[in-house]
Amino acid sequence: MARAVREVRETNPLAPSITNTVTQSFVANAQLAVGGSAAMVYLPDEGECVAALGGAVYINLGTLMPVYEQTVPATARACAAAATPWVLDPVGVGIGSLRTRLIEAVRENPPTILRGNASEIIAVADLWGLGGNSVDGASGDGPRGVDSTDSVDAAERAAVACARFTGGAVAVSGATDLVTDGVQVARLSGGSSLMTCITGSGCSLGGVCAVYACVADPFVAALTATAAYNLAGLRAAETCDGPGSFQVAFLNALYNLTTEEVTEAPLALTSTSAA
Ligand SMILES: Nc1ncnc2c1ncn2[C@@H]1O[C@H](COP(=O)(O)OP(=O)(O)OP(=O)(O)O)[C@@H](O)[C@H]1O
Ligand SMILES: Cc1ncsc1CCO
Ligand SMILES: [Mg+2]
Repeated sequence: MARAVREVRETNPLAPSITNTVTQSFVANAQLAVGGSAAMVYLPDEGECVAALGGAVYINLGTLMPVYEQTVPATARACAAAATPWVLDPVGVGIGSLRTRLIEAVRENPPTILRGNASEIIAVADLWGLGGNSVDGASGDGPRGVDSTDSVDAAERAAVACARFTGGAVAVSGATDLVTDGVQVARLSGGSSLMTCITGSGCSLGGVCAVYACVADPFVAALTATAAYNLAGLRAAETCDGPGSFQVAFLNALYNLTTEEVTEAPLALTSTSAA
């Protein structure tokens, strides 16, 4: 994790995004704050082009347009062909049929990191037929719009099943985050409830996962991004008086984190035996 933080700051890697129109600038600013570089694209040939550049690509399904029916599968295919890592945030899975079709379509070229809130990860495991959704305590309601109706613990089996299927990492966000590579499960605490009062803390976390995936393996990249977010959230909450100033303080905190702070972030590791 220390190496990932340092290498991103030293090399300014480009992690291009196909991402929603609500939080695009927050995603780009967070990527820049940790030392990465951002570029947002929409069209199929743009997705294929950025996949071939190397680095890592971020795909977020938050606000779909018809062209994404081509862009998303073409980019996933191009990432697989170029061995470029990519991060999927399945925002709002369950709203309309295109999101469902896209998640089903990328099953054949799956993401290196799957990142979402608990209900989204449970829904993806279900759509991929991984049987990880029948978990203790899962609401069975699916996401409420873009927000979770499930606890992070309820998504553990779904997350492990998805990670085993993709061979990469899965990051589930919430009050305590869970990151798994299908073998180990890490729980990371910190952050702030104010992160749920601004839009895009999850989206930008996905973009930052992609930045770290430019220089580190998927599990380390997801852990590093998650640890950085928890610390920056904690710190920002100390210095603000509401969501508006929190967003500004959060970007500043992300920018000012030291390597040591990220690597000393509270992280509890266990091995999976179930699933
Ligand atoms: N109650 C909480 N306390 C502390 N941190 C939280 C809490 N809820 C979420 N977070 C943090 O907020 C960030 C985003 O997580 P969240 O689950 O809200 O994502 P999301 O639902 O995908 O967000 P969005 O779609 O609005 O971008 C993560 O870094 C997570 O650790
Ligand atoms: C609010 C919202 N709607 C579609 S994408 C998005 C950003 C948070 O996921
Ligand atoms: Mg989200």
